[in-house]
Amino acid sequence: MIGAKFLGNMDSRTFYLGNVNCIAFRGGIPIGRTILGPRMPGDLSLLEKTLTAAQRDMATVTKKGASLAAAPYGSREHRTVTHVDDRGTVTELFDTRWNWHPDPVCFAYTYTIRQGRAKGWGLHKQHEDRYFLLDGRMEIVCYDVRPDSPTCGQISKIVLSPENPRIFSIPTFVWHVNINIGSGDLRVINFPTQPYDHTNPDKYRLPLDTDLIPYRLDPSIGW
Ligand SMILES: Cc1cn([C@H]2C[C@H](O)[C@@H](COP(=O)(O)OP(=O)(O)O[C@H]3O[C@@H](C)C(=O)[C@@H](O)[C@H]3O)O2)c(=O)[nH]c1=O
Repeated sequence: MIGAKFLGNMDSRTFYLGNVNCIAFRGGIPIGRTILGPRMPGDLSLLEKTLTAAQRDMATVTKKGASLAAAPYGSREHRTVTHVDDRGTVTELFDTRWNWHPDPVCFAYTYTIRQGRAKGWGLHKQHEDRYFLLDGRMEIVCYDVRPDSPTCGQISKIVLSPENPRIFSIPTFVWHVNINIGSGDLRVINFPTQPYDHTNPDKYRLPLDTDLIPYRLDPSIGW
């Protein structure tokens, strides 16, 4: 080690600073090599170098814990609570008294998505989806194409998970894809704002790899 000198013990490690390189020791055993060298005038310290390159976090939640991530304009949510006792749990799914959405419950169904699979891109012209995740984890990617919407042209990503029980609505004319990001099948209950029209479904589709939506998805994971 050229020009090494003993810097003293730090955190039970022993550093030797060399003109060419520094080998860190722990208890006299070499544990790593780093190039430190003597600090020249104008040299930035490691602290200055790393902090100069670092990016500071932006605000992401309000003081009450609500996400600041932009969801499609007009989407709504109501967070609920999972009550736990020694027998199991209770989680309320929908209550018109919450006043979270102007439309009452008129129809409901549940759907599943297998692990690693996705459903979408889908869009509805006449009804909103109102999802409540029952099992698993789901990422909803939305693409707003409403010309008058403040979030027109925006991609939004919303994650539904058991840790954050809530009902979440997707406005009409917003393309969305539901992706299973969990480690098993997911299950969602949907309370759409209109009953399903079996003869003329209010459902429009684009392939997962469409160029019309600025979000890349592997088309093999679903439709
Ligand atoms: C939605 C729905 C489908 N079906 C039938 C139609 C079809 O044969 C079969 C599967 O329907 P779908 O392919 O529309 O199911 P799916 O693709 O799972 O539809 C869901 O996809 C996600 C992305 C959404 O956005 C939801 O609103 C819903 O459209 O189930 C009903 O009988 N009732 C219903 O309410």
